[in-house]
Order: sequence, then structure tokens, then C-alpha cells
Amino acid sequence: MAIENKPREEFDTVFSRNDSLELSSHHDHDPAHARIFKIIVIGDSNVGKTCLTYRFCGGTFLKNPEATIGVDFRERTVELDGESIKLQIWDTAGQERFRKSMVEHYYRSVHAVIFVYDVTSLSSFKSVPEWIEECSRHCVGPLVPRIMVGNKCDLRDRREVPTSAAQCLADSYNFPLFETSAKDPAEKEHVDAIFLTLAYRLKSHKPLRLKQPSQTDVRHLWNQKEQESASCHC
Ligand SMILES: Nc1nc2c(ncn2[C@@H]2O[C@H](COP(=O)(O)OP(=O)(O)OP(=O)(O)O)[C@@H](O)[C@H]2O)c(=O)[nH]1
Ligand SMILES: [Mg+2]
Repeated sequence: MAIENKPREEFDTVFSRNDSLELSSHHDHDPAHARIFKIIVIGDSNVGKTCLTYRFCGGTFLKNPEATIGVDFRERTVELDGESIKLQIWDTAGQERFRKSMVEHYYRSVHAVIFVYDVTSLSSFKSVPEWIEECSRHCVGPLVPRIMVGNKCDLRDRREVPTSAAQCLADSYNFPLFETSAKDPAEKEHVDAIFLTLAYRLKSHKPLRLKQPSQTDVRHLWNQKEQESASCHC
């Protein structure tokens, strides 16, 4: 992927979307006191983290995604039992070179974690324990809900990770397991269910209004992202 060719407008859209979190009063549909939860999506490169988050927030399958650099923010407000809950989703980079300077930001004040692997890639599944370890190393507490997701279930003939093996791993960590496809439109509600499961758990866990990311945090990430894009010559 030619990083230099990644359209600048894409970043601007992402970041202006995030900036708008600061200006929640500008969104009529968004009650001023809506609680915000930060969910990070973690896993090897190419497993479909961007497509899954796009499916949930944008409603469609994102064709021709580029590798994520640093982080892309997406958000969706859901109504749960009459309460608006804003899910701020951090779509992280799977490639080490695009994530290494961001890792601390990923885990800071996170409310839930989604570990994604690709059911057609055994190696991405074998990486899951490493991602879980990274998460623990960053002091993410045991009460922070975690979910495991096997993506690309539409590629039935290419499956390398049996459900039984995935279930076994998920059980060993006591995580729920979802297998789904960001691509298959018939799986749309299943993708929603992943995020809504977390939203329900978070809703009951956290009685307080949560702090929104500051403009400074966002600008800091934006600057880092620009630097990484500029220094990458692949
Ligand atoms: N068949 C199929 N392809 C998918 C699915 N989800 C994603 N893909 C494809 O998998 C490739 C990688 O998708 P991305 O969403 O960019 O992967 P990623 O995990 O965000 O990758 P990084 O940003 O590099 O960490 C793309 O070619 C997508 O079209 C799916 O559910 N089914
Ligand atoms: Mg991505």
C-alpha cells in the first residue's frame, strides 16, 4: 500500500468526526449527557478490523480499505432502554510500524476491547494470546469487558480456524466468542450484536458520565499520525 497516496481528506474526515465529540451540543440527536464509551479493536493486520468497525458505524462493507495508520476513529450512538450511549470506536493499526507510537493511547481509559482474528488465517488466530497479553501489560483491568471475534466467515472454503478451537480459546479467557463477516450483508445484525453486547455490559457497569477525549489528545494523535505518514516510504 502506498501510504503517501492515502487521501488526506480521509484523515480529515476521521479527525473532524472525532473533534465533533468535543461539540456534542452541536448534535441535536445527541443528549448533552450521553455517556461515551471507548472501545478498541485490536488484532493482526488484514483481519478486517476496519471493515468490521465500518460495517457497524457506516452500515456498509468498505471496499478496498487501506492499512490503518495509527488509529481511525468511528462512532455510533445507540439507544439502550431509552438511554443514548455513544460508542467511540478506535480502529487500531495491526501493523507494528503503524501502531508502535500509539499503543499507550489505545489502552488509556479504555472501556472495552475487541480482539479480532481472521477465520481463514491460522496465524492471526495464534496471535490472539499475544494481543491479550499486550492488553494486560497496559494495565487494562479485569472488569473491562473483552470479546473475541472471528471475521471473514463468508469465505467458507478457506476456513483455517475451526469454531471448536476458537471457542476453546475464548472459554480459557472467559470471553464471549462471535464469528461473523463484515462483508456478508446477511451478517449485518450479527456485527451489530457484537458492539451492542459490549454496550449493554458497559451500560450496567458504569454509573458515571465519562470524560470525553480532549482537543489536545486528538491533536496530539493527529500530529503523530501525520509524522508517521510522512516518514513512511513504502
Ligand atoms: N471476504 C471477506 N473479506 C474481508 C472481510 N473483512 C475484511 N475483508 C478484507 O480483508 C482485507 C483487510 O481488511 P481491513 O479491514 O483493512 O483489515 P484491518 O484488520 O483493518 O488491517 P490493518 O488496518 O492493516 O490492521 C481487505 O481486503 C478487506 O476487503 C470479510 O468479512 N470477508
Ligand atoms: Mg485497518
